[in-house]
This record gives sequence, C-alpha cells and structure tokens, in this order.
Amino acid sequence: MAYIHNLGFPRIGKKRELKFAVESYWRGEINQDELLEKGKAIRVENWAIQANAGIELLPVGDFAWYDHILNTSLLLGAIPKRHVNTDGSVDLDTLFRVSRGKSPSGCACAASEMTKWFNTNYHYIVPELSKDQSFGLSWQALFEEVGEAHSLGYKVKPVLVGPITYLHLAKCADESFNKLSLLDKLLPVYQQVLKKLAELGVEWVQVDEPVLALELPEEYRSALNTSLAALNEQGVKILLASYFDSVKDYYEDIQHYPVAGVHFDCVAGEQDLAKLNQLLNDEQVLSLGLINGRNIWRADLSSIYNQIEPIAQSRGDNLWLAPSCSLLHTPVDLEQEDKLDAEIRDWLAFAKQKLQELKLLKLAIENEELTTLDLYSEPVKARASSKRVNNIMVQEKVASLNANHGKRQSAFSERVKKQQASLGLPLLPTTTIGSFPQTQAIRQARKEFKAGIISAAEYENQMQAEIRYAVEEQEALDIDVLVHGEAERNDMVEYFGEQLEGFAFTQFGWVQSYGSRCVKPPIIWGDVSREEPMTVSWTQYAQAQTAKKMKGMLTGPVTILFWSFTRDDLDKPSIANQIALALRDEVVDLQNAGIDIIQIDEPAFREGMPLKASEWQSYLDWAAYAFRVSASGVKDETQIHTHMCYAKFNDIIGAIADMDADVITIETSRSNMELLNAFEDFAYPNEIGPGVYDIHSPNVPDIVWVKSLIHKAAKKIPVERLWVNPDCGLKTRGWEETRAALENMVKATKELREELGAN
Ligand SMILES: CN1c2c(nc(N)[nH]c2=O)NC[C@@H]1CNc1ccc(C(=O)N[C@@H](CCC(=O)N[C@@H](CCC(=O)N[C@@H](CCC(=O)O)C(=O)O)C(=O)O)C(=O)O)cc1
Ligand SMILES: N[C@@H](CCS)C(=O)O
Ligand SMILES: [Zn+2]
Repeated sequence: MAYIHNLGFPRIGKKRELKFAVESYWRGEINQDELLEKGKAIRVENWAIQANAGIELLPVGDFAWYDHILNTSLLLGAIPKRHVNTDGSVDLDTLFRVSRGKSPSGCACAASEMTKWFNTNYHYIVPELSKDQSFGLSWQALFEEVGEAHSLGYKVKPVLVGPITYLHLAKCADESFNKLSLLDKLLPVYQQVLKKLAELGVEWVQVDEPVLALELPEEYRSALNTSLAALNEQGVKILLASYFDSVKDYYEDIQHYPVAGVHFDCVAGEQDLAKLNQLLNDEQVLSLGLINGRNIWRADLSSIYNQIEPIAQSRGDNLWLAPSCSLLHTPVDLEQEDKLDAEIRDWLAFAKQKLQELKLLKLAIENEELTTLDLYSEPVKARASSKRVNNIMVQEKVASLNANHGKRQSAFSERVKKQQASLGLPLLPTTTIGSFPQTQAIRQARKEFKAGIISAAEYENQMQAEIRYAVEEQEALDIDVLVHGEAERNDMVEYFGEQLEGFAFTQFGWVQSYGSRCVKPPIIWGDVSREEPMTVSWTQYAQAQTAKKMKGMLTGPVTILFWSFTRDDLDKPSIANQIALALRDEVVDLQNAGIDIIQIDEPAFREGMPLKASEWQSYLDWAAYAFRVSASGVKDETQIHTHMCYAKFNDIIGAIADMDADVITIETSRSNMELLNAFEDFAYPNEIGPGVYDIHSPNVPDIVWVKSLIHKAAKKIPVERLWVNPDCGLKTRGWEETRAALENMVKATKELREELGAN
C-alpha cells in the first residue's frame, strides 16, 4: 500500500545547534573535528525523528553547513577560482570561503552572491559559472552521509538539485553566454554521482527540478528532456521532484520523461493531481506532496483522505505520500512550544508533526477507516469556526476600502515641493536603512528580559541607552537623516507580529534564512488589528535626542505577510489590507508625534511575486495597493520612504512607481548601479537612494569607490533626486566597520557636493 517518504528535513537542529556550532567554528572556539561531530549529531537526530514518525525512505543530502546549492557546487566542482585551495582541491573551509568572502590565504575577497530560493525567504549561494567552465566530482560529503545513514540501518533516498535547476540558478559573468550550453559538460558528472550512489546500494534518487513550477523558455524544456534521458539507467531509479507551484505547463513532457517516479506539489498545484494520475503509467511512482511544507497548519487529514482515496486503491504500492516540498521552510518541532496559547497550538503542525500526519494517512488508507483522521482534524474544524479568528470590525474596515485609501493628498510633483521646503535637506541627503549592529549585549539583554531576569524598566533603559549611542554616532558622522537603530527589535517582522492582534509567536519556531542566520516567522491566525502604537515611543525618544530629522521605521504590509506563516483560510490581498490598515494608524500616529519622515520597508515585495509570470500583474496590483493604504493617511509634508533589497527591479518597476513612495532606497552596490537601469529606462519620477556599499561584507568601502558609484547613479537619475545610503540595514555588522564605512560614505558625499557647488 501507499509508501511514505520525505523530501528534506530542517537542518538547523531543534534549538539552532547548527548555527551555534558553525559560528563557534568561525570564531575559532571549536576545531573542525568538533564541528563535524556536531553536524553528524544533527543528521543522526533528524533521521531518528523521521524514522520514528514512520517515514520509510529518508532523505540524505538535505543537510548543509551553509546552503544546499553551495553543496551542489562543491559536489560538481564548480567553485570560483578565488576561493579554491591552492592545490585546486575543495573542502569544508573552501565552502565557508565561498559564502563568507575569503581567499585561501585569508585575505578578503568577494563572497559569491546570495539570492532568494524561488518564492521563499531562504537564500542560496548563486553558482558562478564561466564560458570555459569544467565540472568534476569534487566533494564526497553526499556519499559519506549515505554511508552514515546505511550504517544506522536506514533506507535512504539521496536528494540532488537537478542539472537544469542548477544551471537556471547559476550566473555567468558574461550574461550573453547561454548557460545551458554547459549541460553537455555537466551531465557526465551527474551520471558519475548516480553510479556511485548505485554502488552504495541506493535504489532511489530524488532529482529536484523546481524549475518546472516556472514558465520556462522552450530551450529549457528540451534541456530537461536531454537531462532526464542522460540520468536514466545509471543504476538507480529517479524520482523527479517539483514543488512550489503547479506543473501544468509540462503535463505532456512529464508523460514522456524516462523516470521511475514523479513527485509534485499537491498543495500549490492541486489541479495536477487528476492529470498526472492519468498521465503516469502504472509502473511509475506517483508521489503526492499532500502535507504543506510551507506553512505550520495542522492538516485536514479527512479531506486529504477523501481526495486521494480513489487513487490509493488503483495505484497501490506505486502511490507515495510526502510533504509538498522539503520541510526546510518549517520549524522543527511543535512539542517544544510550551508557552503557546493551547487552542492555537492545537491548530499547528511543525516538521516533525507533519511527518506524523503522513503516517496517519498511510494507516487510514491501509485500514480503510477514517475515525482517527476525523479525530486528528477536529482542531482544524474548530479553527474554521472559531470566534477568535474573526474580528467583524476589521472585516468591515477592509470591506470599506476604496481607491481613495490608496491615494496621497497630492501627486508627488506637489508633495516634493512641500517636503523640500519643510525638511530643509541638503543635495544628496545621507541616511541609513534602519538597523544598527545588533550586538551580543543587546540580544543578551532581550534574552534576560524575556526570561524575567531583568525588569521591563531595566530593559527599556538599556535599549534607550542603545538608541542614544546610535544617535550620537550618527551625529558624529554628520548623517543628515537619522534612525533610532532598531535595537529593541528581535526581527523586523517578528517585532510587529508580537504586537499585532491576530498573530502568535513561538519560542523555537526558527527557520533558516541564510547560512547560520535564522528567522522566527510569526503566525497570522486571525484578523489583524493594532491595539496600540508599536513604535511611537521609541521613535519619539530617539527624536528627542537630536535636532536632526529622525526617520520612523516600519515594516510594510507585504513583507509582514510574506515573512510570516500566514493563514490559509483568507486570501492574501485581504490579509495584506488588514495589516496595511493597522500600519496606516501607526504611520499617522508617528506623524502626529512629530516624525516627518517615515520609512515603510518592503524587502519581500519582489519575493511575493507568483512563480508564473502570467500571474504577476494581479499580484503587483494588490501588493502596491496594500502598501499605499499603509502610507497614504498622512499629509503631503510627511515624506514616505520605502526600502527594497534582494530584488531585480526590471519586472516590478511599474509597481514600484505605483507604490508612490516619496523616496525608495534600494540595494544596488553589488551590481555596480546596474540595477538602476530599470529606474532610468522607466523614467521613474520620485526620489531614489541607491545603496553605495554592500552591507553583507565587513569590507570598508573607500571614498573613491563610493564617489564613483554616486557618479554612476547621477548619470542615470538626476542628482537632485538622489539620496546616499548603504544597501540595507546594518544589524549583522559590528560597530567598528559600520563607523568606518559610514564615515567614508559621508565624506564621499560631501566631496561631491563641493564639486557640484552645492555646499
Ligand atoms: C532582512 N532579512 C530578513 C528576512 N526575514 C526576516 N524575517 N527578517 C529579516 O531581517 N529575510 C531576508 C533578510 C535575511 N537576513 C537576515 C539577517 C540577519 C538575521 C539574523 O541575524 N537572525 C538572528 C536571529 C534574530 C533574532 O530573532 N534574534 C532574537 C533572538 C536572539 C538570540 O538568538 N538570542 C540568543 C542569546 C543572545 C546571544 O547570546 O546572542 C539565544 O536566545 O540563545 C533577538 O534579538 O532577541 C540569528 O541569530 O540567526 C536573519 C536574517
Ligand atoms: N529597516 C531594516 C530593513 C532591512 S531589509 C533594517 O535596517 O534592518
Ligand atoms: Zn534591506
């Protein structure tokens, strides 16, 4: 009967053990053997959790010290020359050098770029390929991990990022070069990997090709055919896996792929179920991604059972059940959450519980009885009818939203005159993006406050001291528009989630964001409203410390939505509008408290875009509207900023204009201001702060470099509309490098003003 497997388990450990181990290794506090032991302990625990939950085929290759795409680059020997060991070999330290920007001699050199993994908040290390790229099996970790799992008696299914997805995600310095032409060189290495796995006694290998969720150009389609033909008959059975959206554009192709099985995402691509069941032959495995790997809700197992029961009877052993995608995107174990509201806790399932759900489904199919499932799903039904979830006042407010709520009082051309008159800022105003270093002392204080070791008053005093410090530093640097530094915020989304009604937050619900960095997304379970101001007193306190302008700092509705676990019983535009209304009140309160410049961050605006290009416009319309609702309750003189990072702007420039922020600050330094082309080509009318240095690196930019970037920007955007700022917030940096970098940024700006006769 049905078989249950898993596509990948969170690798961070129940209490972020991987983060702490890796960071200790970086600081030289533990040696490599100790690090390797800690990694092994996490893998062993993860396999045990999965096996105990009844999973019959365990994933291997889902563990990564930093990122699984980087693992793939090491496996295939595609590592930038600047990071490779002098003898040409690669090892664990090479891996960390690629991600953290070091040469083998220990000098600073550019790290490989990092970007978003499809439409998730996970970041991967972008493979860097060249025209003359060669590939060669270079990293044994996958095979060693298979050996480890076998020695513990587990039946395993190694997971590989497929060749086409790998090439799709890679970048080539020469953008005109067709990456797909490297496929011929790449496939023999994949074949070698498969043969080696076969020799280790592996029966099934999962080849992930999530590019099937995209609307691909024709050449990618034929490359997929070529690739899957080459991977066939290498001694193992291939389970082709796609996830994150429907594969509806490829039904006919999939029918002809020479693979032993196909996994697809039944949650995001529900419509694929009937079609793929019909198209795959009886010999092929149909793997259904039934349990949502992107959220934290307890599954409605009785409904799922009814959906699949007819298929289960006909497919028998060739029906596999799984989560929709790797569980990388969910927290590890709900059992640790002893402080969550009991009713809400019953509505949830984290990675471990999601696997237990699969087992319940399997048993129900075997026994052909639904009672256990009905019982399990009772809290799901209770949530659907819970009075707590619905807030009539909020619903009425959202229902009464109209076009006017998304409009400022006057057009930008009018507002800008009033703002220039009232704000009195110099040419090329300097500012930062919001956060200053989140030091160990800040985090320790918060930890002690949450544990009841220090009082609320002590915590507040300490955070106020941090704010004073940040203000003094900025005044000494002579920055024009100051920020309070966000010391009091654990995270730019979680902080708001903790204060808004309709949100729950966890103690250990960590999810990997990149490398050793994690986030703890809050959970939106009900209608969202604001009980009281969330940022006003901190901002007012900061403003009172300076005669300069203090910028209020908020996270926007689209970003709060996408960086939270969001409810599945209400459409995203409505949730975004609820959040937007709560933020609108906050924006007005900030204005009324004397704050004239307010930034509403939207770094997740681009990431929220659907994977299929044909669905972009409707998303962009509602997302830009929600932003405008949050921003439009103020008078013309109040200057609204927004900030975006991790984005290519070409696809969304129309929507950015539609957001109508007075100023947008963006990440551009790593692209050498190339990302500004979209703004230039579009003749973007409002003000722009293109980032003049990369905050992901500790390297301090020199004055000449910053000036050259501002010069470049001024060729694309009139200088009167330019701001000068870093690429993003400074929370991950230390004070020393921050101070030095900002000093150069300000000096460069002053020199330019002088050259332009504007001082
Ligand atoms: C801008 N980015 C963000 C994304 N998503 C978000 N939800 N938030 C973002 O800011 N996506 C895209 C990018 C990703 N970038 C980052 C950058 C940095 C981090 C990060 O630093 N994460 C921290 C955890 C942050 C946090 O919530 N801290 C809490 C708890 C702190 C803690 O661990 N305390 C220790 C004790 C203190 C100590 O000794 O240091 C403990 O509990 O043991 C807080 O500040 O209170 C990380 O450490 O991973 C994430 C994404
Ligand atoms: N205001 C935030 C934006 C990060 S995208 C910060 O400065 O950290
Ligand atoms: Zn940012």
